[in-house]
Amino acid sequence: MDSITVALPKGRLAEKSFEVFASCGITTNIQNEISRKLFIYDNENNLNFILVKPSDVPTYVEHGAADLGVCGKDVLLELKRDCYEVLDLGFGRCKMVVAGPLNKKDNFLSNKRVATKFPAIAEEFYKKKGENVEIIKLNGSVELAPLVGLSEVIVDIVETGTTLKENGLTVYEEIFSSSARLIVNKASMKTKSERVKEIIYKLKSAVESDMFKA
Ligand SMILES: Nc1ncnc2c1ncn2[C@@H]1O[C@H](COP(=O)(O)OP(=O)(O)OP(=O)(O)O)[C@@H](O)[C@H]1O
Ligand SMILES: O=P(O)(O)OC[C@H]1O[C@H](OP(=O)(O)OP(=O)(O)O)[C@H](O)[C@@H]1O
Repeated sequence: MDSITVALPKGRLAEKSFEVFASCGITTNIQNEISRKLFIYDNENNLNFILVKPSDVPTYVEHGAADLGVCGKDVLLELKRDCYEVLDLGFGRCKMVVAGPLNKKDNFLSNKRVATKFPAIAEEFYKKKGENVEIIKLNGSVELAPLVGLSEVIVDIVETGTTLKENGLTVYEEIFSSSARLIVNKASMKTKSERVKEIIYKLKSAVESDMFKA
Protein backbone atom coordinates (compact mmCIF):
# COMPACT_ATOMS: atom_id res chain seq x y z
CA MET A 1 0.00 0.00 0.00
CA ASP A 2 1.47 3.40 -1.04
CA SER A 3 2.22 5.73 1.85
CA ILE A 4 0.27 8.99 1.68
CA THR A 5 1.12 12.30 3.33
CA VAL A 6 -1.60 14.90 3.97
CA ALA A 7 -0.79 18.53 4.86
CA LEU A 8 -3.45 19.92 7.20
CA PRO A 9 -3.69 23.59 8.18
CA LYS A 10 -3.13 24.67 11.77
CA GLY A 11 -5.49 27.41 12.98
CA ARG A 12 -9.18 27.91 12.31
CA LEU A 13 -9.51 25.24 9.60
CA ALA A 14 -7.79 22.59 11.73
CA GLU A 15 -10.70 21.11 13.62
CA LYS A 16 -13.02 20.65 10.65
CA SER A 17 -10.14 19.23 8.60
CA PHE A 18 -9.49 16.59 11.26
CA GLU A 19 -13.20 15.85 11.48
CA VAL A 20 -13.70 15.40 7.77
CA PHE A 21 -10.84 12.88 7.55
CA ALA A 22 -11.84 11.08 10.74
CA SER A 23 -15.48 10.85 9.64
CA CYS A 24 -14.67 8.61 6.71
CA GLY A 25 -12.49 6.28 8.72
CA ILE A 26 -9.31 7.55 7.08
CA THR A 27 -7.69 8.00 10.42
CA THR A 28 -8.54 7.42 14.02
CA ASN A 29 -8.70 10.11 16.65
CA ILE A 30 -5.94 12.36 15.40
CA GLN A 31 -7.53 15.26 17.29
CA ASN A 32 -6.36 13.68 20.51
CA GLU A 33 -2.83 13.68 19.26
CA ILE A 34 -2.44 17.21 17.98
CA SER A 35 -0.81 18.93 20.97
CA ARG A 36 2.54 20.26 19.70
CA LYS A 37 3.25 17.30 17.46
CA LEU A 38 3.52 18.36 13.84
CA PHE A 39 3.78 14.88 12.36
CA ILE A 40 1.16 12.23 13.00
CA TYR A 41 1.45 8.70 11.68
CA ASP A 42 -1.69 6.64 11.16
CA ASN A 43 -0.29 3.10 11.20
CA GLU A 44 -3.48 1.37 10.31
CA ASN A 45 -3.92 3.27 7.02
CA ASN A 46 -0.26 4.02 6.20
CA LEU A 47 -1.03 7.74 6.27
CA ASN A 48 1.12 10.62 7.50
CA PHE A 49 -0.47 13.89 8.58
CA ILE A 50 1.65 17.01 8.82
CA LEU A 51 0.36 20.18 10.47
CA VAL A 52 1.54 23.35 8.76
CA LYS A 53 0.69 27.04 8.52
CA PRO A 54 -2.40 27.45 6.28
CA SER A 55 -0.53 29.50 3.70
CA ASP A 56 2.23 26.86 3.50
CA VAL A 57 -0.10 23.97 2.60
CA PRO A 58 0.09 24.54 -1.21
CA THR A 59 3.89 24.75 -1.02
CA TYR A 60 4.17 21.30 0.61
CA VAL A 61 1.74 19.88 -1.95
CA GLU A 62 3.32 21.49 -5.02
CA HIS A 63 6.75 20.15 -4.08
CA GLY A 64 5.42 16.68 -3.31
CA ALA A 65 6.37 16.82 0.38
CA ALA A 66 2.64 16.13 0.84
CA ASP A 67 0.43 14.24 -1.61
CA LEU A 68 -2.74 15.99 -0.48
CA GLY A 69 -3.59 19.13 1.45
CA VAL A 70 -6.41 21.25 2.80
CA CYS A 71 -6.43 25.04 2.45
CA GLY A 72 -8.69 28.00 1.73
CA LYS A 73 -9.55 28.99 -1.85
CA ASP A 74 -8.20 32.44 -0.91
CA VAL A 75 -4.75 30.99 -0.33
CA LEU A 76 -4.89 29.07 -3.63
CA LEU A 77 -5.82 32.21 -5.56
CA GLU A 78 -3.12 34.22 -3.83
CA LEU A 79 -0.26 31.75 -4.27
CA LYS A 80 -1.22 30.06 -7.57
CA ARG A 81 0.79 26.94 -6.78
CA ASP A 82 0.97 24.19 -9.36
CA CYS A 83 -1.35 21.51 -7.96
CA TYR A 84 -4.84 20.11 -8.60
CA GLU A 85 -7.82 21.51 -6.71
CA VAL A 86 -10.14 18.52 -6.51
CA LEU A 87 -12.87 19.13 -3.94
CA ASP A 88 -14.75 21.93 -2.21
CA LEU A 89 -14.89 20.73 1.39
CA GLY A 90 -17.70 23.16 2.23
CA PHE A 91 -16.37 24.51 5.53
CA GLY A 92 -14.28 27.64 6.22
CA ARG A 93 -16.73 29.77 4.28
CA CYS A 94 -15.84 33.44 4.05
CA LYS A 95 -15.71 36.28 1.52
CA MET A 96 -12.83 38.28 0.11
CA VAL A 97 -13.91 41.91 0.02
CA VAL A 98 -12.81 45.48 -0.42
CA ALA A 99 -13.72 47.39 2.74
CA GLY A 100 -13.20 50.86 4.13
CA PRO A 101 -14.58 53.46 6.53
CA LEU A 102 -18.38 53.63 6.81
CA ASN A 103 -18.71 57.24 5.70
CA LYS A 104 -16.27 57.12 2.77
CA LYS A 105 -17.80 54.48 0.53
CA ASP A 106 -18.55 56.94 -2.23
CA ASN A 107 -15.15 58.63 -2.33
CA PHE A 108 -13.71 57.69 -5.69
CA LEU A 109 -10.05 58.37 -5.09
CA SER A 110 -7.46 57.62 -7.72
CA ASN A 111 -4.16 56.02 -6.71
CA LYS A 112 -5.61 54.84 -3.43
CA ARG A 113 -3.64 52.73 -0.98
CA VAL A 114 -4.86 49.18 -0.35
CA ALA A 115 -3.68 47.29 2.75
CA THR A 116 -3.93 43.50 2.54
CA LYS A 117 -2.57 40.07 3.46
CA PHE A 118 -3.38 39.12 -0.17
CA PRO A 119 -1.30 41.37 -2.46
CA ALA A 120 -1.65 39.20 -5.60
CA ILE A 121 -5.45 39.00 -5.28
CA ALA A 122 -5.70 42.76 -4.66
CA GLU A 123 -3.38 43.57 -7.55
CA GLU A 124 -5.29 41.37 -9.98
CA PHE A 125 -8.64 42.78 -8.83
CA TYR A 126 -7.63 46.41 -9.39
CA LYS A 127 -5.78 45.59 -12.61
CA LYS A 128 -9.01 44.13 -14.05
CA LYS A 129 -10.86 47.27 -13.02
CA GLY A 130 -8.16 49.40 -14.65
CA GLU A 131 -7.48 51.26 -11.40
CA ASN A 132 -4.04 52.29 -10.31
CA VAL A 133 -3.48 51.51 -6.65
CA GLU A 134 -0.63 51.14 -4.20
CA ILE A 135 -0.70 47.75 -2.47
CA ILE A 136 0.59 47.65 1.10
CA LYS A 137 1.28 44.11 2.35
CA LEU A 138 0.39 43.34 5.96
CA ASN A 139 0.42 40.07 7.88
CA GLY A 140 -2.66 40.60 10.06
CA SER A 141 -4.90 43.14 11.86
CA VAL A 142 -5.53 44.57 8.41
CA GLU A 143 -8.65 46.45 9.60
CA LEU A 144 -6.35 48.82 11.48
CA ALA A 145 -4.83 50.26 8.31
CA PRO A 146 -7.60 52.76 7.38
CA LEU A 147 -8.00 53.76 11.03
CA VAL A 148 -4.42 54.95 11.34
CA GLY A 149 -4.00 56.42 7.87
CA LEU A 150 -1.92 53.60 6.44
CA SER A 151 -4.41 53.00 3.63
CA GLU A 152 -7.76 54.18 2.27
CA VAL A 153 -9.19 50.66 1.87
CA ILE A 154 -8.39 47.05 2.69
CA VAL A 155 -8.77 43.79 0.80
CA ASP A 156 -9.47 41.15 3.41
CA ILE A 157 -11.61 38.23 4.52
CA VAL A 158 -15.02 38.73 6.10
CA GLU A 159 -17.04 36.04 7.76
CA THR A 160 -19.44 37.39 10.38
CA GLY A 161 -18.57 41.05 9.71
CA THR A 162 -17.80 41.60 13.40
CA THR A 163 -14.22 42.76 12.89
CA LEU A 164 -15.25 45.30 10.25
CA LYS A 165 -18.15 46.57 12.38
CA GLU A 166 -16.12 46.91 15.55
CA ASN A 167 -13.60 49.02 13.68
CA GLY A 168 -16.07 51.30 11.92
CA LEU A 169 -15.58 49.73 8.50
CA THR A 170 -18.00 48.36 5.92
CA VAL A 171 -17.89 46.22 2.76
CA TYR A 172 -17.46 48.29 -0.43
CA GLU A 173 -17.23 45.42 -2.94
CA GLU A 174 -17.17 41.62 -2.88
CA ILE A 175 -14.36 39.95 -4.80
CA PHE A 176 -15.14 36.21 -4.36
CA SER A 177 -16.41 33.59 -1.92
CA SER A 178 -13.98 31.16 -0.35
CA SER A 179 -14.14 27.79 1.40
CA ALA A 180 -11.68 25.03 2.26
CA ARG A 181 -10.46 22.96 -0.69
CA LEU A 182 -8.74 19.60 -1.06
CA ILE A 183 -5.63 19.87 -3.22
CA VAL A 184 -3.45 17.14 -4.74
CA ASN A 185 0.13 16.96 -5.94
CA LYS A 186 0.17 16.47 -9.72
CA ALA A 187 2.64 13.57 -9.74
CA SER A 188 0.87 11.78 -6.85
CA MET A 189 -2.35 11.88 -8.81
CA LYS A 190 -0.64 9.63 -11.37
CA THR A 191 1.83 7.57 -9.35
CA LYS A 192 -0.41 6.93 -6.34
CA SER A 193 -3.62 7.17 -8.30
CA GLU A 194 -5.50 4.34 -6.60
CA ARG A 195 -5.02 5.57 -3.03
CA VAL A 196 -5.39 9.26 -3.87
CA LYS A 197 -8.65 8.64 -5.71
CA GLU A 198 -9.96 6.46 -2.90
CA ILE A 199 -9.31 9.27 -0.40
CA ILE A 200 -10.94 11.87 -2.67
CA TYR A 201 -13.96 9.61 -3.08
CA LYS A 202 -14.33 9.04 0.69
CA LEU A 203 -13.99 12.74 1.48
CA LYS A 204 -16.46 13.62 -1.27
CA SER A 205 -19.03 11.25 0.23
CA ALA A 206 -18.50 12.75 3.69
CA VAL A 207 -18.86 16.28 2.34
CA GLU A 208 -21.97 15.40 0.35
CA SER A 209 -23.55 14.01 3.49
CA ASP A 210 -23.68 17.66 4.57
CA MET A 211 -21.84 17.05 7.81
CA PHE A 212 -19.29 19.76 7.31
CA LYS A 213 -21.18 22.74 6.02
CA ALA A 214 -20.31 25.90 7.97
N1 LIG B 1 -12.89 34.88 9.87
C1 LIG B 1 -12.85 33.80 9.11
N2 LIG B 1 -13.91 33.01 9.03
C2 LIG B 1 -13.89 31.89 8.29
N3 LIG B 1 -12.84 31.48 7.58
C3 LIG B 1 -11.78 32.23 7.64
C4 LIG B 1 -11.71 33.42 8.40
N4 LIG B 1 -10.50 33.95 8.29
C5 LIG B 1 -9.83 33.10 7.48
N5 LIG B 1 -10.59 32.09 7.08
C6 LIG B 1 -10.24 30.94 6.22
O1 LIG B 1 -9.41 30.09 6.97
C7 LIG B 1 -8.10 30.01 6.40
C8 LIG B 1 -7.08 29.95 7.51
O2 LIG B 1 -7.19 31.09 8.31
P1 LIG B 1 -6.36 31.23 9.66
O3 LIG B 1 -6.83 32.50 10.30
O4 LIG B 1 -6.41 29.96 10.42
O5 LIG B 1 -4.88 31.36 9.15
P2 LIG B 1 -4.03 32.64 8.82
O6 LIG B 1 -3.65 33.30 10.09
O7 LIG B 1 -4.74 33.44 7.77
O8 LIG B 1 -2.80 31.91 8.14
P3 LIG B 1 -1.27 32.28 8.14
O9 LIG B 1 -0.83 32.08 9.57
O10 LIG B 1 -0.68 31.23 7.22
O11 LIG B 1 -1.19 33.68 7.65
C9 LIG B 1 -8.00 31.24 5.49
O12 LIG B 1 -7.10 31.01 4.45
C10 LIG B 1 -9.44 31.38 5.00
O13 LIG B 1 -9.69 30.48 3.94
O1 LIG C 1 -15.86 38.83 9.74
P1 LIG C 1 -15.22 38.26 10.94
O2 LIG C 1 -15.96 37.05 11.47
O3 LIG C 1 -14.97 39.26 12.02
O4 LIG C 1 -13.81 37.64 10.50
C1 LIG C 1 -12.91 38.39 9.73
C2 LIG C 1 -11.57 38.47 10.36
O5 LIG C 1 -10.99 37.17 10.47
C3 LIG C 1 -9.70 37.19 9.86
O6 LIG C 1 -8.74 37.65 10.75
P2 LIG C 1 -7.94 36.72 11.77
O7 LIG C 1 -8.81 36.37 12.93
O8 LIG C 1 -7.35 35.54 11.01
O9 LIG C 1 -6.83 37.69 12.28
P3 LIG C 1 -5.58 38.35 11.53
O10 LIG C 1 -5.84 38.37 10.03
O11 LIG C 1 -5.55 39.71 12.11
O12 LIG C 1 -4.40 37.52 11.89
C4 LIG C 1 -9.84 38.24 8.78
O13 LIG C 1 -8.58 38.72 8.35
C5 LIG C 1 -10.67 39.30 9.46
O14 LIG C 1 -9.87 40.18 10.21
